[in-house]
Amino acid sequence: MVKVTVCGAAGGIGQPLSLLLKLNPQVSELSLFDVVNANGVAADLSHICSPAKVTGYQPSSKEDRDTIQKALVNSDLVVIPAGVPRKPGMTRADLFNINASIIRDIVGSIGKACPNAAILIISNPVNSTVPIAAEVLKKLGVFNPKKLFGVTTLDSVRAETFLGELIKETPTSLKGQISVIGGHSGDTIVPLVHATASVAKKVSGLSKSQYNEFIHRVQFGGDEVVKAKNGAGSATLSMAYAGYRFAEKVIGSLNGQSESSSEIPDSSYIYLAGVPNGKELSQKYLKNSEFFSVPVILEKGQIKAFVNPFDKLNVTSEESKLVDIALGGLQNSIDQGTTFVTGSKL
Ligand SMILES: NC(=O)C1=CN([C@@H]2O[C@H](COP(=O)(O)OP(=O)(O)OC[C@H]3O[C@@H](n4cnc5c(N)ncnc54)[C@H](O)[C@@H]3O)[C@@H](O)[C@H]2O)C=CC1
Ligand SMILES: O=C([O-])CC(=O)C(=O)O
Repeated sequence: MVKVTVCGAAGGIGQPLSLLLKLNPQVSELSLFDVVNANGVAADLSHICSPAKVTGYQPSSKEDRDTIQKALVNSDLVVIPAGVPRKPGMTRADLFNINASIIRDIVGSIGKACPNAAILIISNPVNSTVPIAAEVLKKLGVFNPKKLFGVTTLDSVRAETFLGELIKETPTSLKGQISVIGGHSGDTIVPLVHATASVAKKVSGLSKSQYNEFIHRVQFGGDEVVKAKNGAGSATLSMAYAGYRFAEKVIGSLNGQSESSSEIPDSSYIYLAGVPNGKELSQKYLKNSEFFSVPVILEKGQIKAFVNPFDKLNVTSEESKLVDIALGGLQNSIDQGTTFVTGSKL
């Protein structure tokens, strides 16, 4: 049985994500932390007739650092959708000023209260918040790169949906057949759709402009939602689904389940340099980038291996060019995250 803590549980993503976690019979304890309304959300979810025991944790003041420790202790998995979302006209990078310190402080508490937990970071800009988390954990001497995950699943979910519409396939049939790698922002997002012969054949039937529009729509899908919500935030429900899809995989692996080996597993933005064969991948194909999203194979709540896209997913020359563009954009975001922690007191 698994204890899961959600930090930012009362937010637009946090509430539906917590609902989905509450419905998972493998979750025995669901701990909901937020600076507002955590107790209300916990009371509400606690009436659902599933096994997870739900508890809310809300700090009494800005100085209260004990409540989060109580929420986190003994967690096997911590999911973090805390922080501010975009408004129209903003990029994800514009969220850095507020969200960087929120992630630094939450991950600092994780490093002290439950250093062995798997950590899933949803808060944007993911390209920087994951490097922040890595640096905080390194400073505390408890960094396990196999257990730190930037959640990029929404990019895969979008790719499956949008490609399904174009090639007239049900999107569910594309899960595990296509992949998205890179980062989680604009042109750092790289969809790969030639991994299987059957999907590649259908993609080859698309016109050049249809293919380009598909790539653009996956890369900038977040903007569509921000625009439609018109100031009321960004993707929350699709993100809760995507975040749960990845969390469910971690929970399953904690309980000894393994995924189907015939499917490409979902990707996650990870510290490549710290996982088996990651350095080699980075040196050979990724200009030494330390962080990158790749399909990850899990075991016992941590990364056992990744699927090397360049060996296994039939990356085309066009897709390779997208990877180069992505690497250009990623490095600054990684450096920004790392430098932020170097200058911070934990
Ligand atoms: N990785 C991804 O694919 C996606 C990431 N996001 C990001 O997720 C984040 C959350 O988005 P929403 O849920 O829409 O925002 P929201 O504003 O609805 O909810 C955020 C929650 O975080 C809480 N919070 C703020 N500071 C906190 C702290 N120090 N400790 C604990 N909780 C704290 C707030 O009280 C609020 O309940 C944003 O940064 C957004 O950009 C959004 C969609 C997709
Ligand atoms: O676009 C945003 O700001 C939220 C997000 O990350 C997404 O929807 O992919």
